[in-house]
Amino acid sequence: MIEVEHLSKTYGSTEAIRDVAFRVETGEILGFLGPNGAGKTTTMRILAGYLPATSGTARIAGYDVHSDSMAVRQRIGYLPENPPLYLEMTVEGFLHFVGRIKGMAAGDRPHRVQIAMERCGLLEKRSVLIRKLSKGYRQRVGIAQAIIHDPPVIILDEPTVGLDPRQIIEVRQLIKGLAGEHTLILSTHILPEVSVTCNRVAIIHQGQIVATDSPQHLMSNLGRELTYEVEVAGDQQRAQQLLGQLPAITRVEPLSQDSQDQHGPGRSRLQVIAHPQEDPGHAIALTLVQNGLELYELRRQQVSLEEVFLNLTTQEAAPDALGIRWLTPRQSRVCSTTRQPHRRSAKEIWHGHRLRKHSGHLPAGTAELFFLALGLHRRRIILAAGGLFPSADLTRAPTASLPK
Ligand SMILES: Nc1ncnc2c1ncn2[C@@H]1O[C@H](COP(=O)(O)OP(=O)(O)OP(=O)(O)O)[C@@H](O)[C@H]1O
Repeated sequence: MIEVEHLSKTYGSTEAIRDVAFRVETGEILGFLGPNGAGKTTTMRILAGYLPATSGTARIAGYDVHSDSMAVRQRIGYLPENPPLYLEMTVEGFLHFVGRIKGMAAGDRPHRVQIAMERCGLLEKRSVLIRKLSKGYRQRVGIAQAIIHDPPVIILDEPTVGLDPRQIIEVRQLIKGLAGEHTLILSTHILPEVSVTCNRVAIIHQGQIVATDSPQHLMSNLGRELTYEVEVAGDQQRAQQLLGQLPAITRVEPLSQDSQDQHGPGRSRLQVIAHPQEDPGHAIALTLVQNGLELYELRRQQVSLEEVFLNLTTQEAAPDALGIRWLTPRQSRVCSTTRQPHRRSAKEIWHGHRLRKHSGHLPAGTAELFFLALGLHRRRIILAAGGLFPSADLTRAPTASLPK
């Protein structure tokens, strides 16, 4: 339904996107995921026919977005990052107005306006002035105007930005409800948005697509390693040696003494690292049991989409990253002992970017100080920051804590 090939866009000397290519099949929801400035809005605007590409092609339902732009506009609904709404109109009045300027027949409009309001949960607000609506309801009006003419393709640019957690859930449900009948592409810099809402994800970084797959496949294929936690009773060194001989396994390490002590005498816990494409869970269990060791627990630790995203998008930024220079010597030590020394600081960069974007004009260093303080007074700081930056998505901030 959407086919993009070799798409590039240059603004003066800035190359916003380069050689972007992806497809979205009918009925799919594709999440277009990337950090700030990655080129998401540029791509969405080209697809919606609002911006010409410098080179390459994009087709929607077989029509070229540039040369057949009228045919394309009839077949798409577009929610820009900041939807243009007429604040002095009522919800219903505005939707009728949009129907008229989109060229819908007068006889079709009342029916389609009714359906759009129903689907977007706007019936009870139909007579309210848009000026009086909350941000979440305004976003619903933005989505309603995008679907008013029942387009087969819907393009949503950052549809949940600036919403509170409850509104985010509601808008995500609304988006999921549109799938199937419609083909959707939504851009976002919020990872949970993709795993919760989308069948497929395209990750864009510095203007280029670095991965396209289902969230599940990305997690299993692009995770650098697959890790198991094993609890066995018996000779720990023997267990280590036996597992280390399995072809899929790269190394076996005993877990820390703290972790061992919680699990009774005679038992030990091991961390088993395997190649990401292999799944040797069965072989691990069989090897231990056949060699007379008692297996108490075998748990696979899935690589998160967040880790995949960071692996793909932070290589260059990591060494002199935000955060690392703000860590205390102890915290730096902890960072440098992880397998990917800058992974933790990369998380902080990611959240720092988001803070900057949402607060608009944070002075330099504020995000870093935020994360340093977060490590010390996590709960209090999150609450305070939530009040200061109501549009920032801090719901995941606790996962970005500094090393203890
Ligand atoms: N009109 C413009 N003129 C010059 N440069 C631009 C213009 N619009 C975007 N850019 C640049 O193109 C690059 C991609 O911007 P774009 O807005 O597409 O990114 P994005 O992924 O949507 O970012 P965000 O999540 O912050 O909105 C950035 O470097 C940006 O500064």
